[in-house]
Amino acid sequence: MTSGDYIYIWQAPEWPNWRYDLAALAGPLAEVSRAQGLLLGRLADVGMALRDQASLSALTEDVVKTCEIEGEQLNVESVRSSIARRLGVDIGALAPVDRHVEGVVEMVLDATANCNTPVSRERLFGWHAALFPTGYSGLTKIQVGGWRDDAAGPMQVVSGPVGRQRVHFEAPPVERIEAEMSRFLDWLNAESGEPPVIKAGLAHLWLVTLHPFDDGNGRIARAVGDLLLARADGSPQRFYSLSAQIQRERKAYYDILERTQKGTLDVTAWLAWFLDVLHRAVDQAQHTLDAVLAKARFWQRFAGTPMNARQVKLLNRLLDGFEGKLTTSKWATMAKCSPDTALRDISELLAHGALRKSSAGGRSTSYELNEPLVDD
Ligand SMILES: Nc1ncnc2c1ncn2[C@@H]1O[C@H](COP(=O)(O)OP(=O)(O)OP(=O)(O)O)[C@@H](O)[C@H]1O
Repeated sequence: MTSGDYIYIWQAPEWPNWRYDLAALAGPLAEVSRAQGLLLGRLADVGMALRDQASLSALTEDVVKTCEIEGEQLNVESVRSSIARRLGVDIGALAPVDRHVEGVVEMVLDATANCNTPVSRERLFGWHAALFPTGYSGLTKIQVGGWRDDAAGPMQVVSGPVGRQRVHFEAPPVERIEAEMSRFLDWLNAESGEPPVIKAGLAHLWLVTLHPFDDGNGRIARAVGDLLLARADGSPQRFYSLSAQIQRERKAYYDILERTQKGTLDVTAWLAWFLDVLHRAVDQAQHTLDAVLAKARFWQRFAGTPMNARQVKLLNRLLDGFEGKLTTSKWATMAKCSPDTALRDISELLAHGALRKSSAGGRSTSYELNEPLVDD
């Protein structure tokens, strides 16, 4: 125990008077804003249609990855379609959406598109209800659209098999939640004086520490983080995904969170980690933008080549980063056609130079995009 007379940070007498060493964070803060500047500068040059596509990619990643942290696999096409429909971005054919996907998309888009609208408890309850449209989390009925009630005992974050569980964190008792959340929301909505990205880091930590809901606390805290980052950028349009980066670095995230929640009110180390992960999220967005530009260039190259709907669809899947080997039989499954038709589709694309045989070995022939080797 680093903190003396208490175990968890919310038990500290000075809670929630956060402290941090701004001088120590000045370097990372400057680096994040430099990376953001580079990204936005590049985006300024690409035109509105590609900017919309880049934002669609970032938001799709955000929604898919924030749910992966929870261990849920959302259908990427369904998420992309749901977001495209709401943003009015043209992506050709729209995939059917499922109710669950719609809920998460609704929350993330509300958080970012309406980033300047104050966050009230009712708004958070709306997000929570959107995340749990059936009122159940798995097989357990939960309090939806309201704070947790601790009916089954104190709210704990645990891991490990039943009987040998390890408690990582225990949240404040339910009696404190209403007052604690009021104080948190007052701070969130006020001009509180911190640099905006520091505020995003504090808000995330503060909310997951209060853990006010039965479930969905991580996803809602990440959405509040997205909202503050959108405010910080002065733009509701998102081009990078902090949630996706946190998912990539999940182990480190849990570690630093646990240490911080058992530490003192000096949260400089947490904020330094948060700024670093944000920096890496912005860097990652450069790759997303590369992919969007590569896709645009690809279609420019083949603008005059006749293709059927299956070919366009499957090429787009490849351009969006299809993982795995594309064989004739996989093509047939994905395009819902016969193997003969798949082979004919593929042969045509080989002849046009849009596809090439994959050089990676394997028992059956697979195909990949025939992209130019040199990237300008
Ligand atoms: N070892 C840990 N120590 C401290 N906090 C943790 C730890 N593991 C998880 N947490 C926090 O608890 C959150 C999970 O809470 P909850 O299950 O209510 O949210 P969720 O949105 O359903 O889940 P997830 O964040 O996994 O998607 C995590 O996002 C993290 O913020």
